Amino acid sequence: MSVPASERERAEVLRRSIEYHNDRYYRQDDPEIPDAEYDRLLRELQDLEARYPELRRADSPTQRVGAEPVSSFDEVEHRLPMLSLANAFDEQELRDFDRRVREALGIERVRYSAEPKLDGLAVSLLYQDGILTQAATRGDGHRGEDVTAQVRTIRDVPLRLRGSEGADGWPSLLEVRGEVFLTYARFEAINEHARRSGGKVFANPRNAAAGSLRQLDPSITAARGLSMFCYGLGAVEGASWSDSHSGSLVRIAHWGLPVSPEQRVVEGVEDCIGYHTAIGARRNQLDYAIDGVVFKVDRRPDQERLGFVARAPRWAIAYKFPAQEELTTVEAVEFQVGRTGALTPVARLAPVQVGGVTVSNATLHNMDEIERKDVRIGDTVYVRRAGDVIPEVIRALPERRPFGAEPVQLPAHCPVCHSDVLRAEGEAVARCTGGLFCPAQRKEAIKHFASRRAMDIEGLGDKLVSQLVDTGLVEDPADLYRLSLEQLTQLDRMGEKSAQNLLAALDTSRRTTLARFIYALGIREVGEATARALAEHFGDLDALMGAGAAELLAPAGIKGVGIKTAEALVSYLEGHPDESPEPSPGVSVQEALAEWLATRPIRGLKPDAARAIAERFERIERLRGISAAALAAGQASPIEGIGPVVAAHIRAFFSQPHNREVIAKLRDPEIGAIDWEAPSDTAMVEPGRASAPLNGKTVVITGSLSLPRDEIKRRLEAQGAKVTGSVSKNTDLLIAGADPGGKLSRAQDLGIEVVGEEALDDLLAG
Ligand SMILES: NC(=O)c1ccc[n+]([C@@H]2O[C@H](COP(=O)([O-])OP(=O)(O)OC[C@H]3O[C@@H](n4cnc5c(N)ncnc54)[C@H](O)[C@@H]3O)[C@@H](O)[C@H]2O)c1
Repeated sequence: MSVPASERERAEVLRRSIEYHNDRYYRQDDPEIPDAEYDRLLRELQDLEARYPELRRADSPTQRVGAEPVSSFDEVEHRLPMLSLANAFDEQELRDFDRRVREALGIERVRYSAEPKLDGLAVSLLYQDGILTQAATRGDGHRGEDVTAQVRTIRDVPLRLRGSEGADGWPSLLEVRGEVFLTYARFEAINEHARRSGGKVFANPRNAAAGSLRQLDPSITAARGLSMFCYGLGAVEGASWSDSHSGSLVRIAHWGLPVSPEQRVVEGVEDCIGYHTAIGARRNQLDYAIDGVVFKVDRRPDQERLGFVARAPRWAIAYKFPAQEELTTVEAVEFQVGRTGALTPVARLAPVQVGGVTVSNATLHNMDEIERKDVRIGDTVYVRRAGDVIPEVIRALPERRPFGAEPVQLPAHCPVCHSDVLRAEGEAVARCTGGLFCPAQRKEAIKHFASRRAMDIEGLGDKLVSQLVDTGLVEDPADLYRLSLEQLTQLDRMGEKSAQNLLAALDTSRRTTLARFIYALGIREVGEATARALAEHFGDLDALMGAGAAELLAPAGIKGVGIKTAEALVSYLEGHPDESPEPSPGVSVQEALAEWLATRPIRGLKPDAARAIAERFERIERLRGISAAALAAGQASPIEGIGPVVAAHIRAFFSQPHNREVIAKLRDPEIGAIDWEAPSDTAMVEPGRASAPLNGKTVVITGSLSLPRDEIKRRLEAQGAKVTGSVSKNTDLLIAGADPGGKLSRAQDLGIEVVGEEALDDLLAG
């Protein structure tokens, strides 16, 4: 039958393409396409060659294994060829294989050795007189690369076999074949390191394993932490050998060679399918990658009868799992807003089958990831779906990028509530800043607002919050204070008594402190301590709400101006109150100041630093009267715990009209929601604190008491006490419960007042 020109051409295209991908995969350890895509190309070529035998050539990739060794390594000739495996991609193909085997052997049921198909690279180990003398990669099946020095660094591989030579011991020459691989943990660690140091990031554990083994410097291989499982034999000389494959594995394991603990012997094709299903279900729990199961006819005489085809034995088959990686295209990128306001970019994909299901969305994690992977709209991308994990875009293929593919833009506004989106400096995740209002964050915001350390609304648990939000009764924290008994009792499982209790709790919560209120707002990065520092610093909410970056952050220190230079400058200015830079045409005030400063006899002040001071202060008036410490101030904010990122979150939060509306609602005198002490107070204070007996006292708690430590601490602090963790001479009072331990004796040594459980009620009641 003559071959149509189009088919001939297609075969040629396929051959070239497969050669190219073989090179990327086997020699460069850097595949361009997923395995499933490669397998389809190979299958297509195999089918063409089967249909038109004259297309089949001895040098076709369908007839060969792997790729030639790279020249940087010495070459090793294998005593027996290292072959590939035939594949089955579905159950029918496995049944066909089993039928062929049964027919060829003329038996009813076949015994198979069933083994996980490890996703690494094949290596042959040569032991002579029990000593590891050579290790080689598979290469093209006949000649591989000499990786003896590299394999010696693999901990699983014995340099010397256990036991002895002879009848029950090892043969004088033994070739063992196995797979070198990386655990997921090692793979992640290697890629993490590569990312940080700008090295090569590997597409998957197989490529990372191959890339780690094929290192000219064995110390690099050693550092990668490779593993190995052995699954077969090559040449054996000088001893009789087991007549089953599984028997051989038992023997080599006996000599200290690593064999997969998952290996079993099964009978008949049904058991093969059972084994495949069982391992498949556990696939994602193993700590290394497997891409299928290998079934091998177990009896060696049967193997010999079956023999080989060009590139694989007839007595074995790899039954693959559905591919977990595929190629598809990005049609759009949308942003989803999570419960805590994080914006997650989601790629809308041209639907594709991955791991047995259709995937049309995949996460891109965050903007950092998108930038790192340089994924653009229109790109062809790798998607991976492993087990129940959300499908993710692994990387883009820039070589297939269409003209006009668009970079992904972070939206300026939240797609749910239209508040500003903030991606603070150095943060990978962008966030919606409308936390008090955004429907996507509603439940979390209200839960946090009501929580014990925030507004402490007793009885308002997570379930009830969900119910209130789901029924539409509450949209933001202020709505809580508008709830009526009637509304509450209509809720599922809410009796009148509980409703009344909740209303009472809401009422009680109104009397709070500014610090707690600030904390309750749920501003990103503003925890309790920061909230307290803000309350103390600003004294009232309006001041905080209006604070700009300058008030939240002290100017960063000025380069080249240490405290000594600052002191010299301040003393010069004090000594020369009437001197100032001369204005001159065409020179800005700032430049004039820089020039003037640089030419004063101020010790240690270099021209660059003079310029920096002039840039920061602009005119001389602003420099006069400043303290040396302020001038030399470092990065620290005047407020404890506030850095540029926290400041950015605070400012973004208060500049959202939506958030401000909710705050205004909370302060609306009509609902009287919030009622904290006068602004001039330090505002951490519960009403009446100033006169409390514990005000300003340092208290330590030890031993077990009838109330939780946290609660005691909170109530003591509410009375103005400072609660610390260890007893010192500054301690005023030790509250000691049962089994007090070392703090009690220390307090007694220092003559500090000690009270017990019996005094607790009085203390807490003030
Ligand atoms: N993405 C690409 O560009 C690209 C290119 C070339 C090859 N590939 C992939 O490589 C594979 C084909 O290559 P192949 O011929 O090297 O091998 P294979 O993976 O199909 O099967 C043979 C190999 O399986 C391994 N193996 C693991 N566990 C085993 C066990 N228990 N017993 C025996 N062998 C076991 C051995 O290394 C053996 O050499 C395919 O999955 C293909 O998709 C991908």
